[in-house]
This record gives sequence, structure tokens and C-alpha cells, in this order.
Amino acid sequence: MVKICCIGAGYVGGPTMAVIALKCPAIEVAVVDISASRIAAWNSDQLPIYEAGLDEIVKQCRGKNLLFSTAVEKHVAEADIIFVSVNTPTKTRGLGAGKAADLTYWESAARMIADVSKSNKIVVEKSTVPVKTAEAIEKILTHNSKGIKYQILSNPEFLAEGTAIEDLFNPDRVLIGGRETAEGQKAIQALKQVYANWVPEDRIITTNLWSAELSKLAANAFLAQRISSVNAMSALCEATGANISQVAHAVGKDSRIGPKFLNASVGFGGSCFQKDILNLVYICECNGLPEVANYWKQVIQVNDYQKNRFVNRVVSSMFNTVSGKKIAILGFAFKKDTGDTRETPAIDVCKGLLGDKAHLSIYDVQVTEEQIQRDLSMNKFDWDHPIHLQPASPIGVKQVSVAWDAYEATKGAHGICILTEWDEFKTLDYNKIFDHMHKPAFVFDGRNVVDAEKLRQIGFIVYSIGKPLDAWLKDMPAVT
Ligand SMILES: NC(=O)C1=CN([C@@H]2O[C@H](COP(=O)(O)OP(=O)(O)OC[C@H]3O[C@@H](n4cnc5c(N)ncnc54)[C@H](O)[C@@H]3O)[C@@H](O)[C@H]2O)C=CC1
Ligand SMILES: O=C(O)[C@H]1O[C@H](OP(=O)(O)OP(=O)(O)OC[C@H]2O[C@@H](n3ccc(=O)[nH]c3=O)[C@H](O)[C@@H]2O)[C@H](O)[C@@H](O)[C@@H]1O
Repeated sequence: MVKICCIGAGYVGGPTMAVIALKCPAIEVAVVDISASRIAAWNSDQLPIYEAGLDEIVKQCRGKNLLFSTAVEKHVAEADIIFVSVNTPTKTRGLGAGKAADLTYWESAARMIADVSKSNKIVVEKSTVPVKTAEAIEKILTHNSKGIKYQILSNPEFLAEGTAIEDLFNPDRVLIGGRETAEGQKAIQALKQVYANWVPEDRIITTNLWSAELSKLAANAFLAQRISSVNAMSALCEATGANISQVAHAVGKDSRIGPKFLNASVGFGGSCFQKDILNLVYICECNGLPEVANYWKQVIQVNDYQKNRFVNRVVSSMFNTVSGKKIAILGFAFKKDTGDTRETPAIDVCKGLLGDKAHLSIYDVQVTEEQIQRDLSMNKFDWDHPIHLQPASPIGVKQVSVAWDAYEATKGAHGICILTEWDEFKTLDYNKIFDHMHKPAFVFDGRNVVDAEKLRQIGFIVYSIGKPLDAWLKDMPAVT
């Protein structure tokens, strides 16, 4: 029986391994992690992450051919194929700080594999890593290999949160990169056979190692670039009276462009877009390509601009100050249908408003109060480390309270900011909300989820990203 071990039981390791176990009953899959609390959660009824369909799969396979364990070394030693799906955060100190990927966790996993292995292994890069990481990993593994042979493969993951199981069941492609040697090709075939249990052959792409590593960074950069492009257009729409939804629809009708990923927003978030583009920028700089680096840097700069622009709209609309005013924040997750807040634009918007001394009342469908307080008091990039290594018990931010529903959050507020596109925000009783707010009552829709005209009829002053401006906002500066 083929044995797989995955190091890292996170958003990627957990769901991908659960699906491999489900689709390959003849393979034994062990998912291991240094975080005891995460493993305990995977072994409980309350899984550490929410993804539609994941519970059922874990329940079906756990105890049969899927197990979660902290016995990292034991399962690594026994495995034929080892996936490494650990954190690859942005470095906060030293060379490349603020850009380069921090490979501490990867390196320690590779050293441990080298220490405990007694048989030949295929080691698979599942984490998103800089181009040429495989070369460094190979050096660590083979430095003192005691005659054991290692093949390194790059098999980046393309799933999106909220649709992880659907994406894993039916991927656009599975990408496998390996060495162009006979042993490298054999390893590629071994991994291909695993995926071939459910993925059609023409969707399994094989390349050399560096193409696979770079394709992952490139794919995320292209996706984020689309959002920054539409967001840049949204600013121009507001200045000219064009409507970003109409522009995006018209542009997306061109079959060469396509309609997906053209929703203007308060900015993109999530654990990877920013981190991976910063990493790409750093690699370009290290390779003497400053023009290419600057090109991709713009994607992040436009994203930051979009978040700042939103905060400025709120403050300038409300008589140039939100000091002491209650602002309701509806939605804190980085997108709907997930409780994940990593790099959510809500953090920057909230910090911007807090900087102007606002009082925030935050409501999100999934995110807990503890998580919100952690996020608002943590330094940039600190979140992307194993949970037990993150700063302990952060002090809550005084001007922030967390509400249990949207009506509570908006009661007595001067303004509402919608920062996540949760479906329930479309159908709230805005008449009732209006009645309980200070006047003039403002809605700033960072996701274009509400019907602005209906809200204006109720009496709200409404700002919607990239839409023709409310008369109230017309003469106010978009950026201070
Ligand atoms: N979150 C996502 O949607 C996607 C993430 N990725 C990439 O996958 C990688 C992992 O991301 P996530 O799963 O989101 O991170 P995560 O933070 O949810 O999970 C990583 C896990 O690795 C564990 N870990 C770290 N060092 C370890 C070690 N030496 N031994 C054992 N366990 C260790 C941590 O405790 C943590 O549970 C990153 O490189 C990310 O860029 C790629 C595609 C999608
Ligand atoms: O490497 C990763 O981590 C993953 O990053 C993204 O997945 P994810 O971050 O889970 O979510 P997306 O659906 O891509 O959304 C990212 C952000 O962009 C925003 N977005 C998305 C689409 C859009 O049209 N407009 C927009 O503002 C979302 O609200 C969210 O904040 C990619 O879609 C995945 O393919 C990739 O594997």
C-alpha cells in the first residue's frame, strides 16, 4: 500500500489530503502538524476550518485511510510520498524583509525529513515557494543522505477558500514539476497516478521544476492583477460617472478577457495574493529585473490605494472626521463563506478609521470576537506563522466592540461600512436599520451588495465602489 504523509494540517494540507484519501482508498494518508491544538481539532467534530463538504469527507475517511497526528517523525519515516504544506510567510526581518518568503518552516521540515528517513522518498512542494526552492531543499536532503534517494517535485495548489472541495474534485489543472532525469520523470509518474484516480489525464500538466514553481506565483499575480485593474477602473468610474458593473460586464463579454474575477471591491485580501506577489517582486529584483519587479509591485500599490480611498471616502463624507462616531462594520472575513481573516481588507479599513478615532462595532457571520481583536492588534505578517508561535493574548482594542448581529452593530451608528459580500447583507431590513441610526445616515458599500437606489429612497447617503456618486459626495476629494 502506498503511504502518503502531509506535513502541515492547514487550509491546504487538510482538505487536499482528505480528498486524496476519499478518491484513493488504496492509499494510506497521514496528515501531521506541530500544532497539537490543530490536530486535536481535526480529530474532533469541530474541524479547524470550514469548507462545504469537508466534514462529510473527513468523517467518511478518518480512521480508515486518513489520520491526523502530531507524530510527525514516525509518519514521515513510514511514507513513500511526503507533501510539505507548511507556512511560507513574508519575512519581517533581515535580508528581503517585507518581501521575500520566510522559508524557516520549510527548511525545518526538510531537515527533519533528512534526519528520520530510512527509505527513498518523493518530497512534494505543496506550499507556495519561491522559484528555485527545490534546489535548496535538494541540498538539505542530500547533504547527509546516508544513501537514501530523494526526488523533489513541485505540485502547487490552486484551490480557493470557500470552494476548496469543489476545486479539488474538479480542478482546472493539476500541475506537477520535476527533474528532467529518468528518476525525476519516474517520480512525476508516481504522483500523476495518485491524481489520475479522479482527475482526467488531459488536466494533469507536467513541467520542469522551475516552471511549476513559477506558474503558481504567476497565476496568483495574474488573478490579483485583474482585481487591481478593475479596482483602478472603479476610481475612474467614480470620477467620470461611468458604472463599474456596466464597464466590467462589457469588458468581460470579450471572450479573450472573460467575465470572471472582475468584481470591483474595497481591495483583495486572503493569505496569498499579497504574499506571493511580494515574493515575485523580490525574485525579480534578485534577478536584476527592476522593471518587471515594479510592474508587479503596482498590483499591490493599487490594492493599498483602493483601501485608503475607501477610508478617505468615509471620513470626508462624514464632515472630515469620524472621531467619536460609531461606525458599523458589516463583514470582516476576506470574502464570503469563510471565517478566514488573513490579510482581509477589513483590517486596513478598520485601522484607518481607528486612526481617525472612530468607534467601531463589528459584525461578521463567521469571524469570532477573539479573532477580530487579534487581527486588529497584530503586526503586519505576524498572522502567517503556526498558531502556537504567534504573539500570545493580544490586548483588545478599546474603541472596538463586536456585535452578534447586523441590527445590534448598526444601532446608534452614524455610518455603515460593508466590507464582506455576505448574502445576508443584501436582505437586511434597512428601513429598521435607518430608524435606529444617527442622521444623516451613511452606507459605504465596499462590495456592491446593496441596492443603492432603494437605500437612497429610505434616506441613506450611499457610496458604492465604482458607481455614479451620490450628490452628497460629488465635490468631496476621493483621496486626501
Ligand atoms: N490557503 C490557501 O487557500 C492556499 C495556500 N497555499 C499555500 O499553501 C501553504 C500553506 O498554506 P495554508 O494551508 O493556508 O497555511 P496554514 O497556516 O493553514 O497551515 C500550515 C500548517 O503547517 C504547520 N507547520 C508549520 N511548520 C511545520 C513543521 N515544521 N512541521 C509540521 N507542521 C508545521 C502549521 O502548524 C500549520 O498548521 C502556503 O505556502 C500557502 O501559500 C496555496 C494555495 C491555496
Ligand atoms: O494561492 C492561494 O492562496 C489561492 O488564492 C486565491 O484564492 P483565495 O485567496 O482563497 O480567494 P479568491 O476567491 O481568489 O479571492 C481573493 C480576494 O480577492 C477578492 N476578489 C475576488 C474576485 C473579484 O472579482 N474581486 C475581488 O475583490 C476576494 O473578495 C478576496 O478578498 C486563488 O483564487 C486560488 O487559485 C489560489 O490557490
